[in-house]
Amino acid sequence: MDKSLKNFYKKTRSERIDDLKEIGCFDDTLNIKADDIVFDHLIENYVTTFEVAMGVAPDFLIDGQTYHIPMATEEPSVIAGASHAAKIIKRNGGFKVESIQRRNIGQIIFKNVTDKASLVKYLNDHSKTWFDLAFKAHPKIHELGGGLVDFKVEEKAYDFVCFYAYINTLDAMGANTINTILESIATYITVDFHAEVLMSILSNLATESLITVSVTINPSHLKNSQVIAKDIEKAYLYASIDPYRAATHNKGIMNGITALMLATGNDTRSVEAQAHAYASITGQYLPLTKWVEKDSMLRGEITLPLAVGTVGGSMGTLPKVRLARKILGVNSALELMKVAASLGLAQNFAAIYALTTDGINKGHMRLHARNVAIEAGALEHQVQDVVNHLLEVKDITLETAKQFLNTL
Ligand SMILES: CC(C)(COP(=O)([O-])OP(=O)([O-])OC[C@H]1O[C@@H](n2cnc3c(N)ncnc32)[C@H](O)[C@@H]1OP(=O)([O-])[O-])[C@@H](O)C(=O)NCCC(=O)NCCSC(=O)C[C@@](C)(O)CC(=O)[O-]
Ligand SMILES: NC(=O)C1=CN([C@@H]2O[C@H](COP(=O)(O)OP(=O)(O)OC[C@H]3O[C@@H](n4cnc5c(N)ncnc54)[C@H](OP(=O)(O)O)[C@@H]3O)[C@@H](O)[C@H]2O)C=CC1
Repeated sequence: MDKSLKNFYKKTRSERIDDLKEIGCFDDTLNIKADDIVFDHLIENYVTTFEVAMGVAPDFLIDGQTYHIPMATEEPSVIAGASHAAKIIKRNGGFKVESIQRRNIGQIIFKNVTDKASLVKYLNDHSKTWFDLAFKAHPKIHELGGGLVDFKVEEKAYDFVCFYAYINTLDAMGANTINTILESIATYITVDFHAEVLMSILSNLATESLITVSVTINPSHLKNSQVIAKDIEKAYLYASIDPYRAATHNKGIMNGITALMLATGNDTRSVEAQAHAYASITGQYLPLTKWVEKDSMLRGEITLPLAVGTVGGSMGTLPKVRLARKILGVNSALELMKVAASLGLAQNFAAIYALTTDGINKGHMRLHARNVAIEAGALEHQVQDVVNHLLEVKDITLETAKQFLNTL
């Protein structure tokens, strides 16, 4: 079956849902709000829910497979931008996963170490004990094929020593799994070696869960086709020399990734921390994507850590998260990494393509104008008239929207 969603954004909401149902990507039983009882047990001091909108960016062709990406966001034009880029990239052969690796890192940090060398030796000499303890602490993850796979010990500045544990958490983001294993090992060491543990916790600098995705685009069908590839390359180049620009460049990437993470019930703070920490790993804050013009083609690439999950946390309890998974149709954390990285690259392409051609306001403010119309009090049948007026007078402000509404 052709699973592409044609003219998706030109349809009404109910037509979009029908389209998703037709290709088996929608389930009415999941399109409900969770009960208060779920929320009351999800967080502390629960009083109410807080909604954002979830949309779908259709037709991402990734390694020959089509994905429709659910995105939960409050920002207009993000989903339009992703859709725009996905369409262009599909025409150019789609996204290609260049490399992918996945295991997580945990840290046991020792304090007040007076003899660093002997603690390091003790930790290195008892490797079997750490693997046995890890198994006992979390048999399930080891039975599933994951668990502790390696470790490394480092003397640190001051009187610190760090035990780095490399743990395969399979399809889970893994924080709870890692912390359980770390705390068990740390408790044993405290008793057996009388070492003082400062803390045991996973690291969000997930350098062992890196993914690289690339695209190659023929610029001949893009706006400003003579210079666009060079300009997009320059946009990357400038971001690589100026952290003030790189921060915005990367924010544009995370517009997409964070929206997907929120929709799929992943920990958005962890994924943001991973991305920005990795962007500064060389000591200079750098862009997470790279664009180069070569042989009259534009080649884009993104590399970033994505320690994400498809099980665990609140994923099993929230119906809208399960709906997002139904729409997306990924079966493993590795597959989610591929989609998220592709979305980040697409979002970056959309933003710098707009920035180096029409400017950001044309597309963004056109879509933001609908928001302004609603805020001004427009009824559904008035929204388009108010938007048209705001665009015509080139003044997308609440005041102008209110004044126009008074004349209707
Ligand atoms: C907004 C567009 C796509 C317009 O782009 P355009 O070329 O003016 O629009 P178009 O009407 O010709 O439509 C082109 C395609 O966009 C999609 N599209 C068009 N409209 C919609 C819509 N309503 N809903 C869903 N999809 C839409 C759709 O795929 C459409 O193809 P078609 O099907 O018509 O052949 C473009 O200007 C764009 O991508 N802008 C960038 C959007 C963006 O990045 N927004 C984030 C907010 S700004 C920010 O936070 C990040 C930033 C920018 O600071 C990052 C950075 O600096 O690097
Ligand atoms: N710094 C950070 O980022 C921190 C984040 N957190 C939070 O931790 C939560 C995520 O923890 P996480 O460990 O991922 O989640 P969970 O502990 O909720 O879920 C993982 C568990 O799911 C079970 N499981 C079943 N099938 C699989 C499979 N295929 N792959 C992996 N596990 C499987 C495993 O055992 P079993 O069935 O026995 O449970 C596993 O332990 C998030 O809510 C995050 O916000 C917490 C602390 C710090």
